[in-house]
Formats: sequence, structure tokens, C-alpha cells
Amino acid sequence: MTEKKKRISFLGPEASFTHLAASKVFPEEQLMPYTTIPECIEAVAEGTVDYAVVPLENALEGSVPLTVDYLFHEAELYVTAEVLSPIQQHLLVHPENRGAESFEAIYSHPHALAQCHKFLYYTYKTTPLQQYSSTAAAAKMVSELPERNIAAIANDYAAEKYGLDIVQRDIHDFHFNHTRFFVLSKSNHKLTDPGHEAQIKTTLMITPPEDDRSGVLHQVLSVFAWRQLNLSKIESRPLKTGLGNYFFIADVLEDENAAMMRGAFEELKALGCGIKTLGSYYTYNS
Ligand SMILES: O=C(O)C(=O)C[C@]1(C(=O)O)C=C[C@@H](O)C=C1
Repeated sequence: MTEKKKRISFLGPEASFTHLAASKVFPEEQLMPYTTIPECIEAVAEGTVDYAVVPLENALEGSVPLTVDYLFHEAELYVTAEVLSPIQQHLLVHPENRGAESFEAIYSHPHALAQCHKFLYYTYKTTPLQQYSSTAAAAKMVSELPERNIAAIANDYAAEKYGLDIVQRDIHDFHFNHTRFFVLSKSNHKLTDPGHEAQIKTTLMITPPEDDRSGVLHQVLSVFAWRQLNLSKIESRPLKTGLGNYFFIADVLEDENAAMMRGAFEELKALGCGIKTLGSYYTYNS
């Protein structure tokens, strides 16, 4: 009997960076493109798919606020793996517009446009930049509109998939361009592949107590520090309850079930903090 394929939502269409990340973790499963990050996350929250793959953070541009905020405010989901992918951005045109010196507009995902800011500023200073739902969606649109002299910023695979010419390669401003993706599920478990890094990570969302006493952040950090729990990231995001109200998203290099972690959760609660764990997971490198 053949096993039923798992269904995976990703920010599409085919050839987006998220699609490449999803293919790394799920080479044999049924990958289903969605147009927005909330749609991908809702699909797994509602049970339409088994997993969602969404971008979380870029090395040049920082967090993807939509993903972080949706996980805090809207969805009860867990991270089962993260994928780290190198990101190389290229300028693509329809073959019929090969050789054009200027463009009516350049389309891409806002993160991709921002990653190429210096290149765009110095080379296409007067060209309007148009935000699109993903790099691959921009490439697909350019491929469908040869009559318009427009360009897209996307990857090699998008150029190949949508039959576009690469006008300029590697236009991202900094060489070390990587994006981190989360693989989300309704149940708290870990995905592993034979090549995973031994390092485990837990992502926590911590809400400080409402009394706004001084030194709260220091107290929160001490909970981890004296237990020698290494934080690889801490970032504040607005609670959306008023100016100056924040929650913290923290990545700890330890399993959430480790004794020291359970102790840390208890101490944070005793300090009056709200704590939500997104689970512990391994890293896939693509
Ligand atoms: O547009 C895509 O191809 C995506 O997968 C989205 C996204 C992002 O949200 O940051 C993913 C990786 C790159 O950093 C650029 C765009």
C-alpha cells in the first residue's frame, strides 16, 4: 500500500525561495503554493495541510514581521524544523525585452527589493520599484507580459521555470545573504534529516509583566544567563496594545524538555512573564 503524501503549504508560486526551502525538507511530498504568508499559516492551522513553510528572517533585512506577529497573535502552531538558505538575487527580463537599457518598472518581493537597494539605487535610480507577493510571482508576471518592458528580481530557478533572461546576476548588496524559514505544524514534534546539525534550538515568545517595573529585561536575561542557556537571538515586537508595550522572541540553544529549560520556564512565570514555546527543532541547510 502506498503511503498518502503529506500536504505542505508554501509562499508560492513555484520557484520562490520558500518553495526551494520546502523542497529541501519535503522532496517527495505534495507542495501547495499560496499567495500570502497568512494564507500558508491558516492552511496548517485549519488542517488543510500538514505543514507550512514560511520565511522568518533574512540576514540583511531582519525579521519578517508578518510571520513573527502571526505566530504570536493569531495561530497556535509549533516549529518542527528551520531551513537556512543562501539567497542570490538576479535581475530578470522577458527574452523579447533582452537588451533594454531601462525599464518601465522593477517588480519583486519587498525583502528582495530591499536586499538589492544599493544596486537599484546606483543602476536604476529613476525606475519605479513595485512590490509583489513573492520573487517568483514577479518573475511569472514578467513572463506573461512581454509587451511591457518590465523586470523582476528573483532566483536562477525562477529564470529557468518562467523562461526569462538573466540581465544581471548577484545583485544583492551583501555577499552573506541568507534567509531562515520555519516549518510549522499543529503538533509539537521535531523533523530530522540525516544531515541535520546536532545543535537544537527552541523558540520562545516572552511577554513581560504588565507592571512595567524597572530591570525586567535584565531579570529575563538572567534567567537564561545563570543556567548557561545560550540565546542565539532576542528581538522585541509590539504587543499591539499601546506604544511601549512589547513581547520578546528568543531563540535558545537547548531542548525545551531539558531540566534547565523547565527551570527557566518556572522562573519566568514566577517573575510574572507570559511564556509561549514554539517548540524545539533542528536546522536543515539548503
Ligand atoms: O519571494 C520569495 O521568493 C520568498 O520566498 C519570500 C522571501 C522573504 O520573505 O524574505 C524569502 C527569501 C528572500 O529573502 C526573499 C523573499
